[in-house]
Amino acid sequence: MTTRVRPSSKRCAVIGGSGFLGRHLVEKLLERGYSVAVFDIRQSYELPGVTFYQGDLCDKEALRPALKDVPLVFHCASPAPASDDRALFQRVNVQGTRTVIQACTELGVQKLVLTSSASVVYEGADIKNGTEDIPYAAKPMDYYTETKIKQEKLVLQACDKEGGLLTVAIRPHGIFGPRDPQLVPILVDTARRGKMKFIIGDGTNLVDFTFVENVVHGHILAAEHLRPESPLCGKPYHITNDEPIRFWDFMSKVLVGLGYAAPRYHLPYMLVYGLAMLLWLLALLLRPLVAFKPTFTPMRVALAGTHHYYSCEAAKRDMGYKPLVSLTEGISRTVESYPHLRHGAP
Ligand SMILES: NC(=O)C1=CN([C@@H]2O[C@H](COP(=O)(O)OP(=O)(O)OC[C@H]3O[C@@H](n4cnc5c(N)ncnc54)[C@H](O)[C@@H]3O)[C@@H](O)[C@H]2O)C=CC1
Ligand SMILES: CC(C)CCC[C@@H](C)[C@H]1CC[C@H]2C3=C(CC[C@]12C)[C@@]1(C)CCC(=O)C[C@@H]1CC3
Repeated sequence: MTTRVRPSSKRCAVIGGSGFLGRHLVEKLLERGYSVAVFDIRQSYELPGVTFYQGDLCDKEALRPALKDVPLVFHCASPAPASDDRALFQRVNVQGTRTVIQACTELGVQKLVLTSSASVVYEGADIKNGTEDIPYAAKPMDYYTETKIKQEKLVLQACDKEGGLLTVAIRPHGIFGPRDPQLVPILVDTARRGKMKFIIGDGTNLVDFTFVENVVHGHILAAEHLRPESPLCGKPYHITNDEPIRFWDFMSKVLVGLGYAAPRYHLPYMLVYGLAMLLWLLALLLRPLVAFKPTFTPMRVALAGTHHYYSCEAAKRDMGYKPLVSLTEGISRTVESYPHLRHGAP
């Protein structure tokens, strides 16, 4: 006779735990007394209390040992948006997420918390204080977003309140903080190449940037409030800093904090967007011959020139969420954490 070990409620697994958000989540879970299994395609650090399982989440057999006897799973793995690789996004975010759900169900995992993205409803038009009932983007702006939509639907539809797997999706927006591999590094690289002199549009568009520790806080609250009778089951929740800021003020604060000049000259939004579309098409056509990745993609230009900020009232109401770190504090901690990206650093 086989007896199933009752998983300890302070055990959990983080798929994608070697990444930027994943590692911050792991560190906070350890602080809160959890023991953590990390499953990732790469191992980027070692920590007491963490067991690493290296593998591809599309491989169920590789996933099984990491999810065995674990009641709670966080899934925050994804290929980087900048890869713009449609086949990879489809394989990892869609097929891989199906595999994660199957593995969770087969192994008797009780809760699955997905890191989705607020961009699942964004298609280039202004979003002001958007709530979770905005429909998914009918025309997602890139392959990353297209597959994040499919991924979120899969996870939310898998929610089974009748004794099965419970699921919830967290939709963060513009995550920043120490060790972020994309926002600050791309910004600094663009500034070092002399391309951060211009403000796209009139510069008044408000957006959400969310400090990573607030995103982590939202994930842990969601996990702890997810119960069969709670409103969280099968629902998405925005997690933001609740302090929309002008896109170009945020960029300027980070740039100036690191010793670079703030952008000053304005360019018409539609002109830059049109150029970005042309460049994107050119890159697509030339892909078999030369691989070049434009910095100003249509998605980035749209994000830089439109309003996109979201309400986190639902998370406040249903899980008692409130940002722990203000935008000012978050920016200063982020800037201090990048001495090697400062202007003039070797
Ligand atoms: N960074 C941001 O501004 C936002 C991120 N998100 C979501 O947050 C999550 C975490 O993003 P970040 O930490 O920024 O990215 P990241 O690139 O730092 O971390 C992703 C992790 O997933 C792992 N991974 C990728 N493919 C895998 C595979 N096939 N099998 C196993 N592991 C794999 C990577 O090795 C990496 O460690 C992602 O789901 C992303 O879509 C959502 C909104 C905004
Ligand atoms: C070149 C400049 C116009 C912009 C430089 C900064 C950008 C790299 C970032 C500004 C907003 C960021 C953002 C994301 C990635 C990095 C930025 C484009 C996401 C697309 C990451 C994944 C998501 O789920 C949504 C994010 C929205 C904001």
